[in-house]
Amino acid sequence: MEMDYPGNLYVVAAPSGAGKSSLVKALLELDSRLMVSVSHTTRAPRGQERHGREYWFIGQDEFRAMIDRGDFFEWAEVHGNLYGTSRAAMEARLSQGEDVVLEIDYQGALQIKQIFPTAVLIFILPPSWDELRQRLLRRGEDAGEVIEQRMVNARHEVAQARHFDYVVVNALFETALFDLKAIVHAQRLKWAAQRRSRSAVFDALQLN
Ligand SMILES: Nc1nc2c(ncn2[C@@H]2O[C@H](COP(=O)(O)OP(=O)(O)O)[C@@H](O)[C@H]2O)c(=O)[nH]1
Ligand SMILES: Nc1ncnc2c1ncn2[C@@H]1O[C@H](COP(=O)(O)OP(=O)(O)O)[C@@H](O)[C@H]1O
Repeated sequence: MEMDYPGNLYVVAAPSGAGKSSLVKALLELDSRLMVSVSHTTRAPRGQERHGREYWFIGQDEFRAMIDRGDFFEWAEVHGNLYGTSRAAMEARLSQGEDVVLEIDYQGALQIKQIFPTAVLIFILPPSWDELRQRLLRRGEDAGEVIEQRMVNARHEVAQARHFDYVVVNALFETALFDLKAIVHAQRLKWAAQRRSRSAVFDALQLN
């Protein structure tokens, strides 16, 4: 089943610690037309995380019940926990013409591309394996063995970047943010031009 909405969908994936959450947060601050979709997860909340802000934190049973009801567009097991994108909020936003960003893993991203062929898939790469480990350590949120599992998984995840529309290397934060902004801007212009509407192009450029 393919879906077509007036809003645009961006999917950002990365190995844990590459800087995806920080980059998406900064991108949203620069662009009031982007909204991030809050996923459901069975992972325990980290220190500063709040229910309904970073994630909807739910139990395994509740998650399985949501799967059975068909509440998720996509879901996947990542680093031993379950994560999923619920239909309700995302569909409402896209149908109102708002742009939505999904911060999900590569398995979810590839599922989304099947449902929304126009979704733009962006993969964030760290500049090196060493730097990836440093960032996970510096973030200070995960236990040693969790970090090592994430480093092992990162090898496999990075190999999936070839299925994505764009790859952004997050070496210097501001440069990577600029690249993301350029991708979003270029896509808006492309979509507006495809709709063959002069006002749509002006709207995408935020001109009067
Ligand atoms: N498939 C899927 N993956 C998700 C979803 N939400 C988060 N993830 C991914 O799950 C992975 C682990 O996320 P998290 O526990 O927040 O750790 P972090 O990536 O180290 O910040 C990341 O790759 C997320 O992008 C979702 O709704 N669906
Ligand atoms: N370009 C960068 N240079 C140095 N540190 C960064 C950069 N981007 C992000 N970080 C830091 O790396 C850590 C992991 O970033 P985070 O956004 O949590 O990653 P992810 O969401 O991909 O797991 C955080 O402490 C963040 O502040």
